[in-house]
Amino acid sequence: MIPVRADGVLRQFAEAGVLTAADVHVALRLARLGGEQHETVLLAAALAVRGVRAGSVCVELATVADSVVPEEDAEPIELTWPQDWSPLHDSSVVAVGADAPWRPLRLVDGLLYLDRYWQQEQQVRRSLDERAARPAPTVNLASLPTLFAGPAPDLQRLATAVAAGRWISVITGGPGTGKTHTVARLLRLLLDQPGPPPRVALAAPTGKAAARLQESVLEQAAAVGLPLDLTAQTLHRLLGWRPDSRSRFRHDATNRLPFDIVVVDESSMVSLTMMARLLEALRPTARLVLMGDPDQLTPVDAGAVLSDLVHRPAPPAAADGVPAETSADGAGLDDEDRRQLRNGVVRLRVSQRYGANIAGLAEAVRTGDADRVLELLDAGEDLALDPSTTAVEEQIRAVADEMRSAAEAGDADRCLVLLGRHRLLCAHRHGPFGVSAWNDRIGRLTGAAAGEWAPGLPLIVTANDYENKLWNGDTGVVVRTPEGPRAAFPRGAGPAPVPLSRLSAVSPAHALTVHRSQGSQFEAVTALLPPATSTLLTRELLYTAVTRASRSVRVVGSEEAVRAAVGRQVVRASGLRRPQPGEWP
Ligand SMILES: Nc1ncnc2c1ncn2[C@@H]1O[C@H](COP(=O)(O)OP(=O)(O)OP(=O)(O)O)[C@@H](O)[C@H]1O
Repeated sequence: MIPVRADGVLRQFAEAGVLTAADVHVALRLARLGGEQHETVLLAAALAVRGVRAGSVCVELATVADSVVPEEDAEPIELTWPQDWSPLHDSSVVAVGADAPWRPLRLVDGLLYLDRYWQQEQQVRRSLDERAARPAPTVNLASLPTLFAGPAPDLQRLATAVAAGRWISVITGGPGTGKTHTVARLLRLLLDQPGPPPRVALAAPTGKAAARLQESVLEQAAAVGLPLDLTAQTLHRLLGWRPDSRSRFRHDATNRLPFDIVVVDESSMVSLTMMARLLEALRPTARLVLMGDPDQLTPVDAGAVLSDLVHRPAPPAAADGVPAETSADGAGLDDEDRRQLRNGVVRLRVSQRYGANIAGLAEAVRTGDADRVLELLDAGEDLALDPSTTAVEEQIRAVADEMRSAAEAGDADRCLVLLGRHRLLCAHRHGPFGVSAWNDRIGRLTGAAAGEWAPGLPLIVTANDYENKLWNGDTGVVVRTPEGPRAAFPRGAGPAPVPLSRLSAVSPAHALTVHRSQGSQFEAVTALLPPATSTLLTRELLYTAVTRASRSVRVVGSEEAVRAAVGRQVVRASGLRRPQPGEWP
């Protein structure tokens, strides 16, 4: 049982595993500061804290009771939900409405916020609305057909035209659907416009994603004639670290970023706080282009802004704005595509990185069609559902044997090719279905002694390492060299192995969490599902795991677990998906 210094309903919710001691503690402190005693208000405050902990920006009071799933190992306790939440309206700690003066909590339209998140959400909303209201930038699209050689109509061409003609746009799509290909051509188009050349910033939420973005843009640079000195950086670096604050930056509303175009990749990992800081630091005349896959796992911190932007209702007055030059009328746009287009969102669909089977499976997961997912996993070929781990163990052992031979022979290039062959992805970090247990188990399977960093061991970097230019999430492998064991990592200009003693934060990487695998691609992926009751088992998790593979996917788990994953979507409450009260009729 969790030690909670509270009575009544708070204690009950804590004992049921719905609230943690920290949720209760923050709620009690808020209440004490504001002189609030009412149990309903205390419970609402604790649920708002819990919401943020679980990634939501706010809590929707009318539906919160339905969305609460007690922890698996909690005692089965019947929860006493308040019959009505009206005591919040008279509370000294709750500001009611968008315009009420500051109080620690804010209730707007049935959504309860910790005020800080309300302010950040308002910042994002204001920036989006200002950008949408300003006259669109004028742009000459005449060179579109030469930038895209393929036959029209074409969604990449449409995305380029939409992003060129708006102050903010979103290019979404799964791995390999050509988001970077499109952005490279967008930059070419904008650099060709009359006037001084625009200043371009490329950024991503993590060091690893920034390094990948830079690599992919430079791969395209020669083909489209982009400047070769384009560099990508993390959003933190772009905005400028400040030693005195984790969530404030050198660039803000009073010291704007000196760029005309800002491109952000892997935007699905950008939290509300970060998006608010970025938007306030942009010049009003800077274009923002967000790239990402809103169906992947959401950021660790609160908010899922990319997904909110994709699902936001479009202002009724906005035209869908399909520019004539794109010939996109016949591109098979449905009503949903046209609604998204009115918000500047274009979804690219055809992946160059995996074949029709994985594409079909990813689409069935994305759209929540569990029957189709099971049918595809049953059809054989390069997809499989396997209740046992025997086959995956065989597969891992085969790759590990080959890897060890190459590593013993000091063949780093071969090791790096093998590193991309297969990866086991887990939902959990700990426990019998978690990465730790599986890394140990695979270590034993492949004959390695516990704790031994033998040649052939795959590694993952667990914190940014500026000295070695390695990023949290980079993977490498231990190889034998005449100078002793080294870790080889894929690098643009060929592997440059690093002595193990110079690596400060690395772990074995036979198995990875799905979270950590975001942004990586492997030929074969095994997704190890936990039991159906695990709250980590979600549609986003399965989609992210499946789309890491380029050739084959094996799902290890029960049919029930697959159905649970496909049926359970991450719900992150946020006001951004709603029109502001009174904003539109
Ligand atoms: N229209 C196209 N014509 C030719 N090649 C293309 C086209 N679109 C994409 N590609 C190629 O497909 C591959 C994947 O494209 P790209 O890297 O742009 O995808 P992405 O959506 O940015 O992927 P990720 O999300 O994994 O970064 C690249 O090699 C790219 O050159």
